[in-house]
Amino acid sequence: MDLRIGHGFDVHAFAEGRRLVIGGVDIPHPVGLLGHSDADVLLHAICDALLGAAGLGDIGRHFPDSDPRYRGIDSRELLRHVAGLLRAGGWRTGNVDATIIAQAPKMAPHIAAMRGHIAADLGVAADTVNVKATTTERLGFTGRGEGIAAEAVCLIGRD
Ligand SMILES: Nc1ccn([C@@H]2O[C@H](COP(=O)(O)O)[C@@H](O)[C@H]2O)c(=O)n1
Ligand SMILES: C[C@@]1(CO)OP(=O)(O)OP(=O)(O)OC[C@H]1O
Repeated sequence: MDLRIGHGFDVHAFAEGRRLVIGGVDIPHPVGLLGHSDADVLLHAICDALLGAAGLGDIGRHFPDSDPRYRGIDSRELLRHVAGLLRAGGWRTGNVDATIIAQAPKMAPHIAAMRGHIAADLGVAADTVNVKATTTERLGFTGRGEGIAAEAVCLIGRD
């Protein structure tokens, strides 16, 4: 079995008049995240982890932010596309583990829905997808509430 690990990291800044979409969940909050797409920072980190594991570059290479096709796009579509690229390469996803780094809002009430979306889009069992959240104890740009970061790791394999 050819096993590969991957890592992804993404950051988006808060902005007025934007939605806050994380893991495909629309979270009520006074500000949302700025981006060319729906700025789903968690799904972007997971896309990058999967692409990295398969040696397929990164999200910006596959979905350039200069391409109007991706303006406002639901990042679940991007994740499903990445899952298709991996399947085409003969890869199966073992597990995904991700961390959302946000001072606010509270992610805990939304984690189960996020896991469900990610597992459905990857075509894997929900117990192979783990999503966590942490504050940075008010330190740094996330702690000051300027934006949200996310990190993800994954394991993929093929015979
Ligand atoms: N945006 C967040 C941040 C954290 N959580 C949950 O709270 C727990 C404690 O966070 P600390 O940063 O104080 O370690 C954390 O383990 C998460 O369960 C959250 O839901 N949303
Ligand atoms: C997702 C893409 C799609 O155009 O746009 P953004 O929402 O700006 O997100 P980013 O994490 O900067 O990755 C770049 C792009 O691939």
